[in-house]
Amino acid sequence: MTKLSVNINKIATLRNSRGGNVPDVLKVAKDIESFGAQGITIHPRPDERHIRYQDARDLKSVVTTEFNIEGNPIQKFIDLVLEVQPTQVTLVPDSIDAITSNAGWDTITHKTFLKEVIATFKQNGIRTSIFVDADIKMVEGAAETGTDRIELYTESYAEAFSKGQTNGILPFIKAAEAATKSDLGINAGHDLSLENIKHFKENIPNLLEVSIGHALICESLYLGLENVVNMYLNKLR
Ligand SMILES: CC(=O)[C@@H](O)[C@H](O)COP(=O)(O)O
Ligand SMILES: NCC(=O)COP(=O)(O)O
Repeated sequence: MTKLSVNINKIATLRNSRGGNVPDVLKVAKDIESFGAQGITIHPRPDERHIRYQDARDLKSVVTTEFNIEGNPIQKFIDLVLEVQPTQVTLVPDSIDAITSNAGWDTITHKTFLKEVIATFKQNGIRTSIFVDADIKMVEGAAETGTDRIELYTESYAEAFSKGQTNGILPFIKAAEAATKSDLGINAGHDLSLENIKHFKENIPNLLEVSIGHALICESLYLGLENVVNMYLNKLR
């Protein structure tokens, strides 16, 4: 079964735009879970442009499904995750000023660092995942860090799919096969959408979780949040 983890960063973007608490991030998270999503994902960035560090603390007592916190493991982020104790932490190598996540880890160059960070989180009972490109060498490098899972960075797949190039899935099939061979769990995310999710799901073996945010929130503007969550769940069956 592939779990849907809804990334609520953009709910926080809307809330922050007016300075109050509308929409209420905690209420939306609870509602998304009641609609059937199996997880909530957040990505508190150092500039707190959307999800704030306090949101992570507040969501801990609200989220009853799987709670996934994504981010670059700077010390402030590591401290937050150890304090909040989510179900899963996903390490993402994005720079502070990046408009969004735009690369997977070089798990070979950063192996020593990643091993240390992964060990810290695992010692605290937090499941770990590393954001990687669909590159067999990076997947094999991830396995050497001791991580529980990888998250396949799916922007290149989504871009190819939007141009009608369904062969964009091929590197992801190979990467997923390499992950399974290395006993790594497989997550995926970034730019997945109602348009491209079914093709991805049908072709990627052992896909445990997809985390979807930007497209899902945008689609919900027209189709409604409960309806869109259920549309994703139906496509993931
Ligand atoms: C790693 C990734 O692709 C997403 O988790 C990320 O959260 C998107 O960040 P923004 O919502 O800031 O674009
Ligand atoms: N890890 C991917 C994620 O959480 C959401 O990415 P996106 O759907 O907002 O591109």
